[in-house]
Amino acid sequence: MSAREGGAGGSTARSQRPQRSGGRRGPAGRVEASGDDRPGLKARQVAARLLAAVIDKKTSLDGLTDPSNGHPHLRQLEPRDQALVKAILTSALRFRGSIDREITVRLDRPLPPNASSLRHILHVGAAQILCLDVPVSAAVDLAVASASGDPRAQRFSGLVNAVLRRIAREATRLPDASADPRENCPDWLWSRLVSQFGAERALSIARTHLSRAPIDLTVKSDAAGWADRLGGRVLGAASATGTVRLSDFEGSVTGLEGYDAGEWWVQDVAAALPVRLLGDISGKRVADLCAAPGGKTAQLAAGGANVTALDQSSSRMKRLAENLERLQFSAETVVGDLMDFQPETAFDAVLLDAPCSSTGTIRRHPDVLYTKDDGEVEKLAALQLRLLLAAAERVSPGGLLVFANCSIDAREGEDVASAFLSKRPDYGLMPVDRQELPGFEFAVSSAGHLRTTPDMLEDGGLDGFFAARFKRKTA
Ligand SMILES: C[S@@+](CC[C@H](N)C(=O)[O-])C[C@H]1O[C@@H](n2cnc3c(N)ncnc32)[C@H](O)[C@@H]1O
Repeated sequence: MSAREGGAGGSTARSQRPQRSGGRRGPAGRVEASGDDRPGLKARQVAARLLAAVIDKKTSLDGLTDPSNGHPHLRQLEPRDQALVKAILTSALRFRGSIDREITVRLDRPLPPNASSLRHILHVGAAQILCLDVPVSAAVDLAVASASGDPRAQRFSGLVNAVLRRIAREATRLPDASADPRENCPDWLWSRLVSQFGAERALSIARTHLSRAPIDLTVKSDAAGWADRLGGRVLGAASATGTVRLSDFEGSVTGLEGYDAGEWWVQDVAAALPVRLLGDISGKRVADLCAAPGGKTAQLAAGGANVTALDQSSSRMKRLAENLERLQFSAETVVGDLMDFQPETAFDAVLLDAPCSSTGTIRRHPDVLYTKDDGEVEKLAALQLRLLLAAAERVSPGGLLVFANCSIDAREGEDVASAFLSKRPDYGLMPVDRQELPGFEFAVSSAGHLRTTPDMLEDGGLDGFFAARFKRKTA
C-alpha cells in the first residue's frame, strides 16, 4: 500500500482543495460500514451519478453543478462535499483516458457492456486515488460501499476493491510527465484538431487540456495597481487590456479585495478580446445579443456605450443583472430570443457571442470532451449562421457587427464568417489589424480574424476564441 493510504480521514483535492473527510475509521483504521450515513459516501455516490449524466446523457457539468439550478442531490450536500464532488469530476473527465487504461489493464476480462454504473464507480474511485489527496482507504472503501449500495453493481464490489487497491499500489499519480494528451482526447476532437492544425499543434492543444486554467480578471482601471494588490500580473499592454492574471489562485474569488466594490470581474483574457474589435464605443448604441452572464456586456458598459443586453435564458440574465449591479454598470436588459427581437432602431454596433461547442474552454470544462461531438458542432455552426444573419438585421448602415465564440473548430468560426459574407453582400469583412491588439498580435490570423487556441500564450495559456468583424455598407 502506498504511504498515502494510511493518511488521516480528511481529504484534500490537490487542485481545488476541498476539505472533506473520507470514511469513518474504526479502531483498526478500517472504514466501518454504517449504511448511507457513512461520512463521504453520499459525495461519492453523487459523483458517480453526475459522471453518468455527463458520459451517458451528455449533460453539461455546468448545468449539473449550477448553485441554484444544478442537480438536487449535489445541492443537498455540504459545501465542502460539493467541492469534493466537483474536484473528483474534473479529474475523472480531464484524465478519463488514462484512468480508463489504469482500470482496464487490471481487469481479467472486459466489463460487461451494460455495466455503466460499475464503470462510473470505478472511475470515481480511481480519480481520487490518482489525482486527489484523498486517503486511499477512504477512496476504496467508499467505492466498495457505492457498489454494494447499487443493485446494478452490487455483485462487483469485490472487483471494485481489488482493482482500486491495485491501482493505488501500482499506478503513477496523475498528472505526471508521462500523462498522454492523446489518450485523454476523444477521437472526434483529435481528428478535428489534426485536420485543422496538424499533428504537432493538435498535441500541443490537447496537452493544455490536462492542466487547470489560471484565473483572469478584467479590471475597470489601474491594471498594474490591481496586479500588485492581488499578487497577479498584467497581460498584454497594461494600458490597453485591463487583464490581471492570478496564476496560482485557488478557491473563491468573492473573498478577494475589489470583488464587493465591483472593481473587476472574472473573464479569460481571450474572452476579453472580441469587444476590443468594436474600437471606441463611447456614447454609441451597442447591442450584446447573446449576453448572459454578462462578461462582455460589462466591457461594453465600461467602454461608455449605451448597451442593450439580450439573452433567451432568464436564469442567466438574472446572473447578468447581479453582475452589472455589483460592478455598478447599467444596461437595458431583454430576456428573449434573438430571432424575435425587434428593436425600434438599429444599433451602431452589435456583438454576437454565439452559443458554441466551447472546445476552446476544455481546460475549465473537461466535460466538453464527452458532451460534444462532431454532429453537435455541425448543428451549432448552422445555428450560429442563423443567429448571425438575424443579428445583421439589427445593425445600422455603416455599423459594425462582431461575431464571436469560444470554439476552436473552424466550422463554428471561419466557415460561418465566409457563409455569412456570401449571403449578405451588404456586409464586408473588416480585417483585424495586429496593432489593434498590442501584446496579442499572435491572435490575429492571416485572414484578419481573431483566432486563439489554448496553447498560444506562454505561462498559463488562454481560452480558444474566434471573432470576425464585419461592417455594414452604407449604400
Ligand atoms: C457563449 S454564451 C454568452 C456569453 C456572454 N456573451 C458573456 O460574455 O458572458 C451564449 C449565450 O447565448 C444565449 N442564446 C442562445 N441562443 C439564443 C437565442 N436564440 N436568443 C438569445 N440568446 C440565445 C444562451 O442563453 C447563452 O447565454
